[in-house]
Amino acid sequence: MSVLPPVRKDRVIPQLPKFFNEGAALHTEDEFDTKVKTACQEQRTGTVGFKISKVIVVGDLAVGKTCLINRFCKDAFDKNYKATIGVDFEMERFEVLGVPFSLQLWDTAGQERFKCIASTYYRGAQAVIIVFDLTDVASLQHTRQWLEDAMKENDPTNVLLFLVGTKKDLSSPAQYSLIEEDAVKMAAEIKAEYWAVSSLSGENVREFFFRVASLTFESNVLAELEKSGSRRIGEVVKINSNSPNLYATNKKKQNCCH
Ligand SMILES: Nc1nc2c(ncn2[C@@H]2O[C@H](COP(=O)(O)OP(=O)(O)OP(=O)(O)O)[C@@H](O)[C@H]2O)c(=O)[nH]1
Ligand SMILES: [Mg+2]
Repeated sequence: MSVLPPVRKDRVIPQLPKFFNEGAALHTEDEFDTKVKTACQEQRTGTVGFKISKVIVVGDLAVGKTCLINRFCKDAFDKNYKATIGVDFEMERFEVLGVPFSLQLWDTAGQERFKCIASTYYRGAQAVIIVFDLTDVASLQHTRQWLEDAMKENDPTNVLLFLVGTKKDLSSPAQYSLIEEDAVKMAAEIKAEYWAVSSLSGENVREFFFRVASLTFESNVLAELEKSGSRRIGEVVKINSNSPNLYATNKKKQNCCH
């Protein structure tokens, strides 16, 4: 029988980490949702503690996706560029509000010739991290296309989006505030949470991934509570469909499969 080692002390999240920019946050609450806190205290988090949530990291070539993941997962930084070929992944185990929670971080290739392989791994993501280089405005403009590609494989209503500017160490405060303005606008437009980080110095890297883990955990627990709520005996089961004719909807779905 294999027993997992305890979660590392520096992966324990006892409270909701703060957003980076109030104007571009997924939410601005100070604490986890009360329902989530109560469920964790009462150990009513269902299967969340056994689940592995998939997170994909996309963006132009050489913007710093691999370095971002390596800084967090291995506390390492390589100044030499080695293109990711296809995909790579890292597992990270956390403990959020006392509940174990795992993220599978998928590092994808930004180079056009590898994009086709990488995109086959986009499916089933619970969070999408779109990365751009704070010193390269074109990479920010391209984030819209990366989002579109990632969403072809995912259900937009179930995915948390993050927009991350890297290489903060390379831009002067004046340059930074210029691009930040555009990045915050973009984040608001695509409903993503904005962060600016440096994998070289490590600035904001841990804070960012803690926020990703926490918000993904929170949405998982809320979904689990909703599911168990609708299963309760005696309660009316709410069926989420816009169609007044459920039979027709089902039939349509069946036809799609053939
Ligand atoms: N100064 C500085 N350089 C960085 C930072 N992050 C990445 N780099 C450099 O940028 C280059 C590209 O980084 P990668 O992480 O390999 O880029 P990538 O987005 O994974 O590229 P692909 O795998 O081709 O898509 C490397 O030379 C890194 O050393 C940072 O925060 N600061
Ligand atoms: Mg890479």
